[in-house]
Amino acid sequence: MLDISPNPIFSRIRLPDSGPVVAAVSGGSDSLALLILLEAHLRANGSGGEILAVTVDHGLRPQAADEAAMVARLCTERGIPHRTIKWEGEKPATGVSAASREARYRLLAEVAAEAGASVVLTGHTMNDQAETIAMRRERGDGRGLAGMAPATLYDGKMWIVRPLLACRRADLKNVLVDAGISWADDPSNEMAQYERVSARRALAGPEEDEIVSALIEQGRLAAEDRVATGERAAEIITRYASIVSPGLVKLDPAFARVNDRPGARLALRILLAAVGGREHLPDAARARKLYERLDGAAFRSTLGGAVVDLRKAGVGYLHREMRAGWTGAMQAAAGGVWDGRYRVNGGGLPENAVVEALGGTLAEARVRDRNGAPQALMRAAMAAEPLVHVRHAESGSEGSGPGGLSERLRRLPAPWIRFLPSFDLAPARAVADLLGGEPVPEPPLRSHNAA
Ligand SMILES: Nc1ncnc2c1ncn2[C@@H]1O[C@H](COP(=O)(O)OP(=O)(O)OP(=O)(O)O)[C@@H](O)[C@H]1O
Repeated sequence: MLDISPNPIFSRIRLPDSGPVVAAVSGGSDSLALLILLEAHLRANGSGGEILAVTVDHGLRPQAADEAAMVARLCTERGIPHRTIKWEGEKPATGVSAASREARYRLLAEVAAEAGASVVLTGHTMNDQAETIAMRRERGDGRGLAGMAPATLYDGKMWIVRPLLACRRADLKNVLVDAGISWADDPSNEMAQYERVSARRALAGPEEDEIVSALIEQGRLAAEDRVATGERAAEIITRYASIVSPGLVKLDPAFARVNDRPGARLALRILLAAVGGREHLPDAARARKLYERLDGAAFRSTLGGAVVDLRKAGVGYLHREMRAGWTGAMQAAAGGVWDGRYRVNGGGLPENAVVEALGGTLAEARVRDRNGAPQALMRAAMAAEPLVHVRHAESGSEGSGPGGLSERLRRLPAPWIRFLPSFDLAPARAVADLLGGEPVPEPPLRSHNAA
């Protein structure tokens, strides 16, 4: 049975002393239990922190509005502020669950920011974690075996925290039964076409508790390994990688001979994704081969949107691959993410402002030979850097890019632009330092170990 208050579940989390914390409450048993446990915890602690419960109505099921109303009623009874947010707009014909998850996090982050909260709590349980680990094991996803992180930074600014990862679903239901609270059962939990539902069914049965415990233990070890390898990769990045010219990363020859191979290979995958502006690390097997080639003869190759160029003295260079004809042109006024690498602040820019790759001709004029890096590589890297400019029909364009209108552009720490699991904090910080991005905020966890 779970102890209701003050609750050790929350002891790992730094909840704000004042101001709101957002609880994402769908109306299902897990997130309702989160709400009740959090309420009891804050009350028992005499903390000045308040809860803002938020329900997202995805508008996909007719019952969703009733469920949101049920959560609203419960919150009113208990004096907890609550908001229902509707996901407006077009719903995609395929990939609805991914799109609704995407929309859910965006809406939760928006509401939290409006309310002045920097933390959103969700009701993911130990059973969800075991299902996640089982699914990822099935797919042979190495780093993913760590499961869901206790905290994930969303969009560089909002922490999503999962306090119930150590709680079993059945215990959470008992909390609600004891409190006389009923919950809604989401019918999509029973739809066998979903991978998660199949994973859940595969775990069900008389041995469920033991299987879940074994998966959780496996995940814990994988998470420890992920954090430790990430920390070593971060040190390797800091030590051997540097920016020598806009968009051009130089790898010291000693990078290819680092004793810690797993750390160095991860460092290379991270650097490739960062340079290529990708959301995922490139394939481990291909990156491993590439890493081995770094200790050999000169070559040029591409992986994950990045070019790797090894020069004679064993010095490696990485820059964004620029495919023929690609300009990346995007309207700047609306802002957004450019090429997975830069956030564009379009505020106040005219409608005809554009952000696009600098291109070869302009890059040629801007390259300065001051650092001994090969001119051709400096040009290639510079050509794929962004330029914000205003297009004038007659007089050509007026603008600037690296070194000019740069306050409009903020380098982002790909591959962790949208979701940064606390497991990967150290390498994300190393990438942000290397690329000159914004500092990564501290997670609201008490333990130093992000796992
Ligand atoms: N409609 C909703 N409104 C508010 N919060 C929600 C909603 N749906 C899910 N959540 C939050 O997300 C948690 C996980 O829900 P669920 O397992 O259904 O989502 P998932 O899509 O499988 O997970 P993830 O969001 O990590 O992909 C819930 O416990 C709750 O905190």
